[in-house]
Formats: sequence, structure tokens, C-alpha cells
Amino acid sequence: MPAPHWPAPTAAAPVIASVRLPGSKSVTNRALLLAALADGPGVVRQALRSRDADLMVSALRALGATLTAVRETTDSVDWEVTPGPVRGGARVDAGLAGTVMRFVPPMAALADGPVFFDGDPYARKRPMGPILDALRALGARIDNDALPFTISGPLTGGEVTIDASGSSQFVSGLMLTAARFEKGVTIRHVGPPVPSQPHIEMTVHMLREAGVRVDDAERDVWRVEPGPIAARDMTVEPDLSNAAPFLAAALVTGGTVTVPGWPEETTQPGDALRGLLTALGATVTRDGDDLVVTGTGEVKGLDADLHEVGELTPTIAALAALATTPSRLRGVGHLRGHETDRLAALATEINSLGGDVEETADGLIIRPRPLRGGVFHSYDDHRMATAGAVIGLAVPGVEVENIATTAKTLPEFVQMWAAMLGSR
Ligand SMILES: O=C(O)C1=C[C@@H](OP(=O)(O)O)[C@@H](O)[C@H](O)C1
Ligand SMILES: C=C(OP(=O)(O)O)C(=O)O
Repeated sequence: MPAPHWPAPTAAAPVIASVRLPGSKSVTNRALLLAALADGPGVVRQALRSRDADLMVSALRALGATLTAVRETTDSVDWEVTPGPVRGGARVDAGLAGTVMRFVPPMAALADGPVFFDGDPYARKRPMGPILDALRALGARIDNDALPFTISGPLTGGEVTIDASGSSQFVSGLMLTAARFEKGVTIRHVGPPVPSQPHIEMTVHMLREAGVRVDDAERDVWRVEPGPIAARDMTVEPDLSNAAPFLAAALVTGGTVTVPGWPEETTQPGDALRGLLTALGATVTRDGDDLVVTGTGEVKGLDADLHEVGELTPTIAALAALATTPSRLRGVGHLRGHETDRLAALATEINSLGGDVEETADGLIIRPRPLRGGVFHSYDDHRMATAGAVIGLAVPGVEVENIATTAKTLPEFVQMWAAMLGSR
């Protein structure tokens, strides 16, 4: 029997809270994969514990790495990672995780036998063609153009042309393993602009920290030299994208939300929240390591190109739906290939609460309209579920279907949300 819908709590008063976020999904899954390919045992501290991170751990174990939890809390874990020869004959469950379905196949092509990949039913619809074609061009054999597929090496590497306009993860995925290819890799993107550049910068930065030589001087060309990936002891930053719904609560309720441990410098796209929330009417300041966001209770609409920070779109759209002036969100056509078609899902769900959202080819136009309660469907998308929670702060009677899907990147979401609302 499906779980009952989650009655999203309405804020009775301005939220005043400090919210500590667990580790970044994107940093965790890169760090684990790099550790499993490294030249010796390493440690990944404060790694996220969530469905996507667990799927990465299982995939790496299936491919021959040893991961041992040396310290654990409910939402974080320190992993000791000991690489092993990459093992064939494995089955990898990617769930609905883009970071597993796009980052692990290049590593699997190093295995001594075929590796089978599959995922959730909807994962079979997520774009995979460009990265699978690239792996074929580099020497791998793959029997399908989407999940499920079986991949077999060997793969020597070399030069490849790819259209990565559908997902930056195609480029990141190839780069993460490329130092272990005999010839490294040169990736040349040809097509409409690649989204989520900060995530590509995150990949380049983490590779360089592991001693890998990467040349990204030319736009849309990335060269990864062959060589060892250094074993490291590293600590994962808090997930700034998952800070979004909590910081949004400050704007919706006219309160103040503080996130401790906001990095001074980061490649996480969530850092763009500082500018976006300011544009939506908040005051955003730093107090030492804390990011402090204060709202007035009135949310202003905004016109924003979110191409670089697409994963923030559901929260920004939820805020825009509660704003007093219209908004236009642009540059996010690739969100149709995320956990669900996020543009269609946001328009459908906000409109079903009485909103006025129009889909465009590459975004959304959101006009102010009073909203009413009703069921907000999540489409197994963690960020749809949290967008419903944000709207529920201001609109009585919102019920989020499948709030449990927040476990993809934030299993403690419901408890954290309750603590935030209760901590006056
Ligand atoms: O590399 C990563 O960790 C990610 C890249 C982005 O993917 P797209 O470029 O497909 O949007 C982002 O939306 C996703 O949440 C995480
Ligand atoms: C697009 C997202 O995830 P994935 O890593 O599965 O692509 C996301 O978390 O917003």
C-alpha cells in the first residue's frame, strides 16, 4: 500500500532556525569513485548517506573496491576506500541517480569482463546516448543506447566528440575515469551550450586535487592526461543545493535561516543561491562560516537564466509561485531529462494548486495567483518533493505525495523540516 501523503506544515510564524546540511551528493559520489580508482587506500570524510550515495557505494563494491565505514552518524559516514582491480561480471543498479548512471560506466569499461547496468523504470528514459556513443568511440562495446545495457572493455581512450548539451554529467563521467585510460581522453563538445558548468569545474578541481593533469583552457574542450589518481584523505562539503528549500523558508515566512559551514570558495552550484535569493527579495549575509538569509515575508519575482544551476530550479519555481510579481526562468530545457521532466512537473503541480505557470521551450513563466491546498505530486523527484514543502509553508492543505523520495539526497528531510519549524 502506498504511504499516505505528507501534510506539508504551514508556518505559523517567521522561521528562525539554524540548519546544518549533510554532505554534497555531487562531491560525495565523485570522491568515492576517485578513491576507488586511486593508487592506494584513501578516506572520504563526512560523505553523504543517501540513496544516490548508497548506490554509488554498492556499484564500487560490485566493481571490486573495498569500502569500510569507519565513523557513522544518521546522515554522514567516513569511508575508508581500498581500490582493487576493476572486476567484471558485476551488476550495477543506478536507481535514478545521474551520477551513478553517467559516472560509473567509464570505470566499468576498465573491468576484466562485461558489466550490466540498470536502474529504476524512469531511469531508462534519462538521456545516456551521448556518453555511451563516446565510450564506444573510445573502444568499449555497449549493447543499448539507454539503460539497461551491458558494457565491455577494453578501452584505450583518445579523442572523442560529444554533444553534452543534454547533461554536463556526460563530460564529468568521461573525465573522472579518463586518467586510467591508456591514452587519457580529449573531449570536444559540439552542440548547444553544455549546462551546469560549475559541476564540470567541480570535476576538474577534484581531479587536479588528486594529482591528475587536466587542460580545460579551451572552451568546450577538456584533456585529461593518463596517469595515477592520488589516494587522498578528504572531507566532503555540506550540500548547498539541498540548503535551498530551508533558505527558501526564510523568504516565505519573513524569518531568518542560517546554514553553518558554508564554504568560502566552492564549485557547488548551490553557492548561486546567494545571488538568486537576494534577487527574490532576501538579505543574504555571511557571519563567519555561516550563511544567513533573512526574508521580509514578501517574495519578489525574478527573471533568471538557470542554465548553470539547473538543479536549483524546483526551489526557485516554488518561491516564484508565491511571489507578488511575475517570474521567468530560462535556460533549463535540459531539466526535461532530470529525475522527471521537471518543467512539465512544476507547471502541472503548481497549476493544480491554482497557480499560473506556463512552460516554454527552455523554462517557465510563473505569474502570481493565490494558491490553494491539494496534492503535490513528486514524480519520484526529491527536488519536486521539497518544492511542495516550500509552497506548503504558505498555503494550508498542501499534501506532498511520496515525500520519502527525498531520501535520494536527503533522507532526514522530514525531521530537519520539522526541527526548523519547531526551533523558535
Ligand atoms: O555532476 C553532477 O553532480 C550533477 C550535474 C548536474 O547535472 P545536469 O548537467 O544533467 O543538469 C546536476 O543537475 C545534477 O544534480 C548533479
Ligand atoms: C538532476 C539531479 O540529479 P542526478 O544526479 O540524478 O542527475 C538533481 O539532484 O537535481
